[in-house]
Amino acid sequence: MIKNTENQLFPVFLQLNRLRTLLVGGSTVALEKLSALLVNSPHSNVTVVAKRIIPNVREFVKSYPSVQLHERAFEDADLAHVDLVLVASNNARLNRQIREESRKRNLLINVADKPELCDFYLGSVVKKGNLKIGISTNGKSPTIAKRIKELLNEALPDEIDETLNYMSQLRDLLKGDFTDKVKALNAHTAVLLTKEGNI
Ligand SMILES: C[C@@]1(CC(=O)O)c2cc3[nH]c(cc4nc(cc5[nH]c(cc(n2)[C@H]1CCC(=O)O)[C@@](C)(CC(=O)O)[C@@H]5CCC(=O)O)C(CC(=O)O)=C4CCC(=O)O)c(CCC(=O)O)c3CC(=O)O
Ligand SMILES: NC(=O)C1=CN([C@@H]2O[C@H](COP(=O)(O)OP(=O)(O)OC[C@H]3O[C@@H](n4cnc5c(N)ncnc54)[C@H](O)[C@@H]3O)[C@@H](O)[C@H]2O)C=CC1
Repeated sequence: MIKNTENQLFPVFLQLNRLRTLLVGGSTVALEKLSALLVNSPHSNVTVVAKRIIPNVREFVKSYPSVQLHERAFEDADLAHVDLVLVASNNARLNRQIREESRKRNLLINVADKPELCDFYLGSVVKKGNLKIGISTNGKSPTIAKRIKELLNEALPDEIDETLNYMSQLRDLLKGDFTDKVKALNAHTAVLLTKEGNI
C-alpha cells in the first residue's frame, strides 16, 4: 500500500559536467542555485540568462570557466540544446511559460520556490570526499534539510574517505565470483555498524 504522506521522490546523482544546464535569472536566488550546482559539480556547463545579472554572480562565476553569462531577456530559443532547466526569475508568468515550453521539449525543470512547477527538487548535500548524501524533506521544510546536513557533517569523520578508498582497493583485489566478493566486502565492513567501528 502506497501512503500519500511518504516521500515519493526518486533521488539521482547527475553528471552535470556532461549535461547542459540553463539557469534563467541572475539575482540572489539564482546565485544560490548556481552555487549549489557548482560547489557540487565544479565543471557543470551552465548558461545563465537574465535581464540583470548582479555583481555577486559575476564575481562568483570567475572561478568557473564552464559558466556562460548572457545579460538579456529569456527567449524560447534558449531551451534548444539544453538538457536541464532551472528558473529563478521574479516573473510568475515567465516562470509558467518556461515551464510549458520546457515540457514541450521534454526538458526537466526546477522553478525556485515553486514546487508545483518543478519536475525535480534540489536537496541539501553532505559531502566528505567521495561520500555524498542528498537530503529531501519532500518540500516540507528545507530548513530542516539544512539542519540535518549540518548534523551529519559533524557526525561523519573526515576519515570516512580513507575507508572508502581502502574498500575500493580491496574491491579491485578480490578474486572470485560476484557473490563471494559481496560476502567478503560485507564481512570487512560489518564492524562499521558496531559502536567500536565508529565510522
Ligand atoms: C521544494 C523545494 C524546491 C526547490 O527549490 O528545489 C524548495 C522550496 C521552497 N523553499 C523555500 C524556502 C527556503 N529554502 C531554503 C533553503 C533550501 N531550499 C532547498 C530546496 C528546496 N526548496 C526544495 C525542497 C527540498 C526539500 O525537500 O527539503 C535546499 C535544500 C536546496 C537548494 O535550494 O539548493 C536549500 C537548503 C540548502 C542547504 O543545505 O543549505 C531556506 C533556508 C535557507 O535559505 O536558509 C528557505 C527559507 C526557510 C524555509 O521556508 O524553510 C520555500 C518558501 C519560499 C517562501 O516562503 O516564499 C519554498 C516553496 C514552498 O515550500 O512552497
Ligand atoms: N530572495 C529570496 O530570498 C526569495 C526569493 N524567492 C523567489 O525567487 C524569485 C527570485 O528571487 P530573487 O533572486 O530575489 O529575485 P530578483 O527580483 O532579485 O531577481 C529576479 C531575476 O530575474 C530576472 N528576470 C526577470 N525577468 C526576466 C526575463 N524576462 N528574462 C530573463 N531574466 C529575467 C531579473 O533580471 C533578475 O535577475 C522571487 O521572485 C521569488 O519567487 C522566494 C523566497 C525567498
